Amino acid sequence: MTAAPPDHRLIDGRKIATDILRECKNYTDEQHALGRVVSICIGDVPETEVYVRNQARGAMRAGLPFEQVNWDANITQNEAKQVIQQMNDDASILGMIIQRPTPEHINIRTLQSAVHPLKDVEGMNPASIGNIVYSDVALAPCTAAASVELIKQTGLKLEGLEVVMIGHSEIVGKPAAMMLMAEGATVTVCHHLTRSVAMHSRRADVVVVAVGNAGFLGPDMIKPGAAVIDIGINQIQDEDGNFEIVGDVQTEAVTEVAGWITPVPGGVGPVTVAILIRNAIVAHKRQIAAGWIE
Ligand SMILES: NC(=O)C1=CN([C@@H]2O[C@H](COP(=O)(O)OP(=O)(O)OC[C@H]3O[C@@H](n4cnc5c(N)ncnc54)[C@H](OP(=O)(O)O)[C@@H]3O)[C@@H](O)[C@H]2O)C=CC1
Ligand SMILES: Nc1nc(=O)c2c([nH]1)NC[C@@H]1CN(c3ccc(C(=O)N[C@@H](CCC(=O)O)C(=O)O)cc3)C=[N+]21
Repeated sequence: MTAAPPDHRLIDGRKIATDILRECKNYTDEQHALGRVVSICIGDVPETEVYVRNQARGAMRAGLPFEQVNWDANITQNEAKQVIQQMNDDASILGMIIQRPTPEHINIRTLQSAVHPLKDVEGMNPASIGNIVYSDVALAPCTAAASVELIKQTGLKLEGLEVVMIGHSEIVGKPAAMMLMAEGATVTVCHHLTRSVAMHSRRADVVVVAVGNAGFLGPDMIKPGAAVIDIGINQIQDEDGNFEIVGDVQTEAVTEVAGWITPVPGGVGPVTVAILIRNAIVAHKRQIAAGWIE
């Protein structure tokens, strides 16, 4: 049996990630000593397992030292902040990322603020996020940056493009909307109080979905030929009891109507990981420019 021809409507996130990681590798090959990226999990957080595993793989492919650390769920806010401050002063550490979600008693915003902006490889320090408002997007939250990257891959011109962003979290929806505006798109942001999401999404040239609800976006919610960027990562159980990862989009049905669509897995996820690594390279360059390292 011959293999089915590739579906050109599917945007291949793995290929885009490979290209980004290759560029990063070209950079790391030129460096004689690089600090490590430290990926922090607080407590036992099953949602982050796949992400952290793929961060380690991505870092390895890019030739970037990487360390995963797991802090006890009972660590106090103050202890966590102190360790982050020590990491800021540790020259062997290039940057840090703190996985979400964190335990109830942890104020994640305060912890993100404690990460020095030059070590903020996830772009989640309020200062980094603030820079996006000024259209300075070199160190932006990884998933938001990944969705912009994926839209660019369609070849659509972002200037004047009608984009509907569904979801307005601080880590995905809001920064993605800002970054799309910086690219010249006309952006509509929908959330759970939006009266009719479908009324907005049906008008859009591009629909970006980050809701966290499997099968949320159906084929009747988009304009024929639109591009659909599926950010959702939802773990569901199939009829045989096996776990699988699906997005927020009814991928099969929407593919029939869409001009382009990102699959899950193999879409936004791998690009998010690659952007994290690219952010680490940006941080390295900024640390050199600041005279921190030679
Ligand atoms: N691929 C990747 O790299 C990443 C994937 N994710 C995935 O993306 C998804 C979203 O993550 P995140 O942004 O952190 O999640 P949050 O739960 O923080 O945000 C979800 C957003 O969806 C909105 N929403 C909920 N229900 C509806 C509805 N019925 N109609 C319209 N909007 C709705 C919420 O609005 P409101 O606040 O008003 O309730 C909220 O803004 C998850 O599946 C997550 O796993 C997240 C990060 C990275
Ligand atoms: N501070 C913080 N930032 C985040 O960006 C963040 C977070 N916390 N917590 C958890 C969620 C989830 N998330 C994923 C990113 C990539 C994949 C990923 O690589 N997915 C592969 C899965 C492939 C496989 O199964 O191995 C894919 O979609 O193809 C998954 C999940 C980031 N998140």
